[in-house]
Amino acid sequence: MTAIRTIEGDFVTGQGRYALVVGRFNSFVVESLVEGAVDSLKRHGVKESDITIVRVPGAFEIPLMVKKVADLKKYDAIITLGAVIRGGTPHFEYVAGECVKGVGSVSLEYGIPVAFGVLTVDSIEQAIERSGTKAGNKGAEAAMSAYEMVSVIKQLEA
Ligand SMILES: Nc1c(NC[C@H](O)[C@H](O)[C@H](O)CO)[nH]c(=O)[nH]c1=O
Ligand SMILES: CC(=O)[C@@H](O)COP(=O)(O)O
Repeated sequence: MTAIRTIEGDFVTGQGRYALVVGRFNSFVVESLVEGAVDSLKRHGVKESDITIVRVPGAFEIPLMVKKVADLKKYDAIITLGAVIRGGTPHFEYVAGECVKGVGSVSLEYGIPVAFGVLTVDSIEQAIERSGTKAGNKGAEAAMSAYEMVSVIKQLEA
């Protein structure tokens, strides 16, 4: 009987070229997400010269920049980082909604892994908890998701 072939991410084949598209808004937490993402990639063997950081004003601008970056066909994966923190108006819904919709759309349109590391939280405390304190670092998690996808795709296409 032919053995079942299983493809899953490993800690070797995820090396590649990564672009981080970063919304600067709420930079006091976003920069911790960037630090977590870069640290995770480097700990898994990604060279600093293979990491590019592109900063945009806020989460609403992330999808267009992800499309521009994907258009270059120079990267194996894109990691989006930002922090959308609910305020006193419905603005949160529109910014967060357009960001996640646009990011997912570009990923499918270009066939490139785009990890979603944009915090969508109700308070500054929640943002701080998810950017390197008691609830982990969503930037690091997004980077590892991208790394795993690069690894799986490379193995699938080998
Ligand atoms: N309130 C937040 C924003 N708002 C700014 C928008 O992202 C955008 O830059 C502006 O509407 C101009 O087009 N952005 C975040 O990333 N996080 C927020 O909490
Ligand atoms: C996510 C936002 O746009 C939000 O931070 C803006 O705050 P507000 O809704 O009070 O204007």
